[in-house]
Amino acid sequence: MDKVITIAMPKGRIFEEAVELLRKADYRLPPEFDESRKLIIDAEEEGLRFILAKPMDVPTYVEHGVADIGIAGKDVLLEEERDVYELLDLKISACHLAVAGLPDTKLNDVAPKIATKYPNVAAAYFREQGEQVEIIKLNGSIELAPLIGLADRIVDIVSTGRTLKENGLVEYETITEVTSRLIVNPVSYRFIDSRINEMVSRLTRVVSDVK
Ligand SMILES: Nc1ncnc2c1ncn2[C@@H]1O[C@H](COP(=O)(O)OP(=O)(O)OP(=O)(O)O)[C@@H](O)[C@H]1O
Ligand SMILES: O=P(O)(O)OC[C@H]1O[C@H](OP(=O)(O)OP(=O)(O)O)[C@H](O)[C@@H]1O
Repeated sequence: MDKVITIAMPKGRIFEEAVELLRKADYRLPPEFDESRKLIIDAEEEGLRFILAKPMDVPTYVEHGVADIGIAGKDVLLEEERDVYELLDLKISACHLAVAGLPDTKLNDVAPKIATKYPNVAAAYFREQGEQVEIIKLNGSIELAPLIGLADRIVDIVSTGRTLKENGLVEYETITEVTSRLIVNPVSYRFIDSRINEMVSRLTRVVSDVK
């Protein structure tokens, strides 16, 4: 019997699209995927074990080797900079990372404040722009920050643009496009490369069909 491959799956937004993609690639996933609060789900006939993690934590599980494979947004990979290989763009959960703020406002000359869930991405971006900023880490409802005077700009995910619009904010710059990626632990890749490569090729075949 082959070793069971462990896959870290993000809960939340990405989950449903990732499950759909795996099923399209003919992986038979048990009914627990559709209605369950279990955090570990075995797909025994496939020799796969899924662990359901917070999206931001997926690269951590993969780097530490407790998951061989993971599915993570490019935003998370850029923020976390974990030691993992990125094997495939799954082209799901598309959105982008952007700088936004109140309309018609200029950045202060002296250390403008940037609120974000992505402190490393934001710091790197403003460093590249040659701007000295103060980063304020928040964990959600980032759009609040400029509205209540906590920050001059935010760095956050934009998908439909509805949250910005309904809160009277505008996008100033796009930092990068974001989709979900298949990532792998480097040691796992060395030892079980054929099964991982088979998964990559099965997923590659269905990626372009899925919107
Ligand atoms: N509109 C969106 N808002 C946030 N993330 C999105 C959006 N569209 C796609 N994504 C992708 O989904 C991932 C986040 O999923 P989700 O919102 O479920 O997690 P989270 O915000 O980190 O979790 P939580 O809100 O529980 O802390 C992001 O890392 C990104 O790659
Ligand atoms: O462009 P839109 O389609 O409106 O999507 C973008 C919004 O969705 C995400 O928030 P989320 O719902 O995850 O809430 P939180 O991060 O504030 O917890 C993101 O942080 C934006 O606020």
